[in-house]
Amino acid sequence: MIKLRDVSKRFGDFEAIKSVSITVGQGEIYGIIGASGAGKSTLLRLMNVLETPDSGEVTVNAQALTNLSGKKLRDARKSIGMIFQHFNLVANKSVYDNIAVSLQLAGYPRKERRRRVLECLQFVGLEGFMHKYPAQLSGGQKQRVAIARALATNPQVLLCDEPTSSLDPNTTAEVLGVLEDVNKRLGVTIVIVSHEMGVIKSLCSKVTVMAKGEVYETLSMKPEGVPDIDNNPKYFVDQLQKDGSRDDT
Ligand SMILES: Nc1ncnc2c1ncn2[C@@H]1O[C@H](COP(=O)(O)OP(=O)(O)OP(=O)(O)O)[C@@H](O)[C@H]1O
Repeated sequence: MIKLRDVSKRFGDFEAIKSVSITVGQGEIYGIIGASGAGKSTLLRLMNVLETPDSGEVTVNAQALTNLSGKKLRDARKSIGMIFQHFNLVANKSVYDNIAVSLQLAGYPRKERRRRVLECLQFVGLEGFMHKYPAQLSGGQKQRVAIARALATNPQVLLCDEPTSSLDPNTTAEVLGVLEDVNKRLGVTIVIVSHEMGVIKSLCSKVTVMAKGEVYETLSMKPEGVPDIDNNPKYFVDQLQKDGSRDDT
């Protein structure tokens, strides 16, 4: 589904990505992990050519994005959704409008837009939230709106840049559950960049470890599954005590 062949990217004198080749299979959840500065986000942004490679080829869904420009590139990008660590919602637009705008840009007629926004909000479990504004939402809810927005144009690929790094463990599990659904129920191929080992291990069947702009190793894995969510305060107390705290009350 996604093929990077000998892709390199420099920022000035700095070689951020050095001749990287990777293949993401259709329907896979593919992880990219590594130390800060290893080149994970740059590699992800090369997959939808948000960063243009200096050399090498990027192919998504059998289309060489590196050979496209203008309208052809914009059309090809419609099959690739993206979500970010800080959600990137538009603060002065409602949840409904945040999602509808991406449909408008993609040329969906107004009537069709409404049906699709509601469908996507339902998918992420936020059907009652369309009139709210981003500031009225929790971090997990914001990320679910961002996922709904990314799904609105029916992409075949979802690129996730540190999707849970601003979230607490339970909210992380909630968002990972939505991503698992996106993959299993909609068949969307997912690439996740994360520095959180637990996130990568829970969902990914293939993982590339990046180091200094190069592929250090690529491993096949059995995903461990999304951990159960427990918002009971006793869970927090139990976890604290398990880690050796004293009860001083
Ligand atoms: N637009 C840019 N201009 C200059 N240097 C950049 C740019 N984008 C990234 N870099 C540099 O390229 C290297 C790789 O950055 P990248 O963000 O891909 O790393 P990362 O592995 O995702 O790190 P982190 O986990 O800290 O986000 C870093 O040294 C970074 O400073």
